[in-house]
Amino acid sequence: MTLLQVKDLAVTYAGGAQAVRGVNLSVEAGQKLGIAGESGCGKSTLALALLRLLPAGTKVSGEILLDGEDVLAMKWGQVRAVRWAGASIVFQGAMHSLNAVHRIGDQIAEPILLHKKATPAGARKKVAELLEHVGLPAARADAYPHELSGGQRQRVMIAMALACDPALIIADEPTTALDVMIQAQILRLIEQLVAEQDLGLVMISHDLAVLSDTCDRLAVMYAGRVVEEGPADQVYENAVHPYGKALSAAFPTIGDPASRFAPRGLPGDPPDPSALPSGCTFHPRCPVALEVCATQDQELLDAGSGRRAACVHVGSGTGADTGPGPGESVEARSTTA
Ligand SMILES: Nc1ncnc2c1ncn2[C@@H]1O[C@H](COP(=O)(O)OP(=O)(O)OP(=O)(O)O)[C@@H](O)[C@H]1O
Repeated sequence: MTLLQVKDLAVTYAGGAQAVRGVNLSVEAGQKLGIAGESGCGKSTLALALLRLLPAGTKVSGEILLDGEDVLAMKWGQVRAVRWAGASIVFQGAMHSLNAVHRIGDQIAEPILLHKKATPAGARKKVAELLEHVGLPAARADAYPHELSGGQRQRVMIAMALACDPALIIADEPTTALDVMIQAQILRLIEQLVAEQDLGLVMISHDLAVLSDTCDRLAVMYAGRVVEEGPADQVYENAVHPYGKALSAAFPTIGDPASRFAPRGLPGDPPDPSALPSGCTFHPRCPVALEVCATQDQELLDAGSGRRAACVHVGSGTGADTGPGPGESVEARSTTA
C-alpha cells in the first residue's frame, strides 16, 4: 500500500532560494526511505513541505499524496489532523522541540486529547503505553525534559510522534545530536517500531552510512534535486552518479582499514540555491563533467540494479566511469569548470 507519493515537488523560499526542485518519491507501508545529501541540499525543506510546515510566503508546487490525498490541496483543519494522525515528524535536538516547563507526559498527551478526542484518563493510559513502547518506564511521564538524558528525550519525541497512530514517520536527523552508542539504540528502536506497526519511514540524514544501515531505499539529493536513488546497499556501495560516489567515498568502508586513510571530501561548495549553475547543477564540481553538462540537465535514468541516476554518463549507455567509489580519493578532473 502506497502511503506517500510526492510528484514533481518544488519549493522556493520568499528570498528566491530554490530549495527543492522537481522531486518525485514514494513510500510503501513497511518501507524505509533514506534521504541523503550535504548541508543545504534541501533535505529539511522537503521534510517540512510534506506536512506544510514551511514559512508563510514560501512557494510550493507539485503534489504530496498522503494516503492518496493531496496535502497541498487540503484546508488547514485537515492539514492539522493529518500532521498527527496521517504522518508525524521527529526532529533532531529534542531539547529544543520539547517544552521545558511542561512534564513530558502532558506533552505527549496533548495531541491525543486534541486529535483522538480521548478522555484525560484514556490519554494518561495511552501515554504510559507509548513510553513503555519506546523503552522508558511509564513513571517518566512526570519528568521534565531537563531531567532526561539526550537519548531518553529522543525516545520521548518518538513516543510523541506515535501518539495518534500515524501511518508514516518522517525523521529529520533523529540521532545527529547523540553519541554513537545511543544513536545505534535509537536507530534500532525506529526500525523495530516500523517493522512492528508496518509504518512507512522517511529518514533524513547527512550520514549515508547511517541511512544505508537503517533504510531499504536511498535517495541522494544535490541542490534540491534527487540525483540518484535505488536500493540502499546499491546506492551506498555502488553509486553511479558522481555526486553519490563522492558522498559515499566520504565515509570509511567497514572492513577496509585502508579506506580510513583515503583523502575525503569533494572540492568546492554546493551552489547557492538563489543562483544555481546552468545545466547539471553538479557540473562545476564534477570530476567527469562533459561540455554538455554545463548546458543540459539530465532526468533520472535507469542505471541497472534498481538504481536511477541523473547523469549524462548513465544515459550514454557506455558504462563510462563516473568517478571514485567508497574509500577512493576524489579529485577534480572537470573538463568544463
Ligand atoms: N526559511 C528559509 N528562508 C530562506 N531560505 C531558506 C530557509 N530555510 C532554508 N533555506 C535555504 O534553503 C536551502 C536548503 O536548506 P535545507 O535546510 O532544506 O537544507 P538541508 O539539506 O536540510 O541542510 P542541513 O542538513 O544543514 O539542515 C539552503 O540554501 C538554505 O539556506
